[in-house]
Amino acid sequence: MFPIRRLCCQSNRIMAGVMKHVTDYTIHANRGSNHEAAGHSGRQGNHHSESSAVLVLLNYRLPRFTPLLWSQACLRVCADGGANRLYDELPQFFPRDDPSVVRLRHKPDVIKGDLDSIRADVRDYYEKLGTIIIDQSHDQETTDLHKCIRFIKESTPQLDKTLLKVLVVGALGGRFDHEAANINVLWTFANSLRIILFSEESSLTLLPTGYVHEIHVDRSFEGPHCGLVPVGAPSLSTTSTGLYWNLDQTPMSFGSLISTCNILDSDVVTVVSDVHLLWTTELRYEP
Ligand SMILES: Nc1ncnc2c1ncn2[C@@H]1O[C@H](COP(=O)(O)OP(=O)(O)OP(=O)(O)O)[C@@H](O)[C@H]1O
Ligand SMILES: Cc1ncc(C[n+]2csc(CCO)c2C)c(N)n1
Repeated sequence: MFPIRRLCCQSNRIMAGVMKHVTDYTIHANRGSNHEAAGHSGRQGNHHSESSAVLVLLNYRLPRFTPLLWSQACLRVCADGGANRLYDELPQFFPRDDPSVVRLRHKPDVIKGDLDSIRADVRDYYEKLGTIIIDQSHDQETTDLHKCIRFIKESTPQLDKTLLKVLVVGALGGRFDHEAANINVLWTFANSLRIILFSEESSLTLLPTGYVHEIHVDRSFEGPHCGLVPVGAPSLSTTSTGLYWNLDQTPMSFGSLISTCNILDSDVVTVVSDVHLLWTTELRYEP
């Protein structure tokens, strides 16, 4: 029998105000101010029993809950042009504050990539603040997200990777080739890291085969729509509970059935499959 793999990537509570979307991801790893944050070496203090969040910002529209994830992350990494998004868009989430003050409060620990998209003024700004900038322009085979995830994996050896969650914002809804590459990163690191891709509208993560996935959803802001998609290979048998349209040793593949436009029917969804599946939920906000 497969071991149980508990996933609370969407456990949270709703807050009033602009930032209605609070996501704690079972993470209690806010390590205080940014200046006390983990840094590039990933120093984390003693929280081996806690789960930790690393935030990666990509070069596409940042979701409104980015400041919240920022505040909960112990390490913040920008993938190349993701630094432009941080510089340009973060202040917009704090309309009452002076943009320059907001920027000072949000210094990334690391900017990494081939650095062909980060603007010179943005690079200068964060370099002067002390952000570590890693130029990997020699590598034109892997994407900036891939480079960042590899960095996270290699620079946090002391963290229990089963507890570490890598939250990636700006990952969905933009250019399709980038989206496909972002999803490919889920496969590349399937057996080593829990990675969750976000846009404003959706969360997306990989359910590796070999486990009974117990997914704890928060229906106060997740759903009702959700999906289970066999992107990498056809499934001969997938079984689920907690969905309106459950699967019962059901085959799925592109060209026949894939489970999209499904509906959450419980706070706990379980999934067992013979292949890696994508799990996606819709994200909702108060009007
Ligand atoms: N439109 C988009 N949609 C989704 N993800 C994106 C998009 N643009 C960039 N990204 C993500 O952000 C990362 C950094 O983006 P950046 O624009 O710096 O990459 P790039 O390699 O310079 O892209 P390009 O192919 O445009 O040269 C990418 O690796 C990708 O993961
Ligand atoms: C078969 C193949 N297709 C596309 C690329 C291009 N490419 C893939 S990742 C990357 C870096 C983007 O920052 C670039 C340029 C390649 N190398 N090999």
